[in-house]
Amino acid sequence: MAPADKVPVSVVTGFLGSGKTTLINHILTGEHGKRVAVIENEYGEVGVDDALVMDTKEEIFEMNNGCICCTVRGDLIRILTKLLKRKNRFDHILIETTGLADPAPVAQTFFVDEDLKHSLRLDSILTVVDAKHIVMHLDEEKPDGVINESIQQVAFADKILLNKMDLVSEDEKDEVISRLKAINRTSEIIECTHSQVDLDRILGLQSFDLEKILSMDPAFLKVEEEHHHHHHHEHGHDHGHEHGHGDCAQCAVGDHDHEHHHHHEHEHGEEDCKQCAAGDKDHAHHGHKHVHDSRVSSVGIECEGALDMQRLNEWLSTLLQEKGADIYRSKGILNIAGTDDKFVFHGVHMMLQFGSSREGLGKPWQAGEKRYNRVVFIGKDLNRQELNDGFRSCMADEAAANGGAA
Ligand SMILES: Nc1nc2c(ncn2[C@@H]2O[C@H](COP(=O)(O)OP(=O)(O)OP(=O)(O)O)[C@@H](O)[C@H]2O)c(=O)[nH]1
Repeated sequence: MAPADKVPVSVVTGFLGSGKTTLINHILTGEHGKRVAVIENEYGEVGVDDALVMDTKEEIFEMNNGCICCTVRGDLIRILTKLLKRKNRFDHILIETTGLADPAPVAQTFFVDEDLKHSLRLDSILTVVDAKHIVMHLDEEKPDGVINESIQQVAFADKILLNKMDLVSEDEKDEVISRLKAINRTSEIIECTHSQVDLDRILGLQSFDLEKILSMDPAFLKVEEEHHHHHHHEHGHDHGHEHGHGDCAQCAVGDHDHEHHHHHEHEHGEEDCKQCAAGDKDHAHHGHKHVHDSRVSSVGIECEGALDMQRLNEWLSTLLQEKGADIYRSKGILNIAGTDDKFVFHGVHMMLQFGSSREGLGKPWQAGEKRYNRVVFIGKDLNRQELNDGFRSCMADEAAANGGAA
């Protein structure tokens, strides 16, 4: 197929909380005339991103069964192949990797898979960088042989979106830029806030540079034997249909009553790819070992019951003040007592932000809809018990739940 006829794919990467979903939303709502299909991969025991991505008519595929860089040969290829069968329905594919993904094996897919390489072309790897927190992650000391995902993401970027410019001074910005350039001399750096970039600068560029990648990673095109995911047996159900609250556990709790086609690709293996979510992250991918930091994991909490906003705010603020260096990312969907508004929160290290359906984030709880809380903490050496106990201590008592004073 001629290069111009191939469907362009942009890989959106960047560390946890850098602004990838914000960028996807910006692209989905932008005036570019392109029909975009999105493949999202989220890290964490419970997924919340589907509720945070805007309601548009675009097609969104979720991969909640593990880390995209580790399951790349299986799930990603399967979703892409399925997408290609309906190729006349979109002009561009966006892949949002998890914040802990190594973009190399994702990019590699478009060069080593025989079927895909004829129909798709990697347009560019877009790396979103959190200007405030990146240096801390670049400097993070990793045990021997363990990858620093942040460095990989910057190194493999064709374009770097230097985001959160509102949070840094000129001096801090200069330092970040010199650090980024030391890792990746050639990539253009686009400064932005809330991932607001001119879409002409990031889509349809053909900026992916194989030569550059091969100079960094000579083994890039070398295909390894299938990596060590044999535990991941498939008895998957994927539903390529529009659905409301279906019988699948993940859909039953989520807000999937969207106009668009929201597809799930989640297989429930014995361990749901716990290799990536927890311990054994030792997979060989593309000619060299790819080992994630086993100290980094996620704790997900799902429960019903209404929360006391004030208590929650105090608990979360204190928690992130005290442990925000290690809790890289926290986020969730919240059922707050005394209101029909659906709340969300985002934490990136010590920074905490609440939002609600009143501000246009998703829909309020609907009559008859089962209300739930679904939150996830991602970080180093997390204390599961403490997070669980702390969260549950924020439940409103009966009086507050009924709107009275607590
Ligand atoms: N102050 C500030 N906050 C931002 C900016 N861009 C994004 N944020 C906030 O940062 C938080 C994380 O943004 P997301 O877009 O969800 O980040 P992400 O990279 O998708 O996060 P993960 O999927 O968890 O890796 C949210 O609270 C955003 O509102 C920015 O330019 N400035």
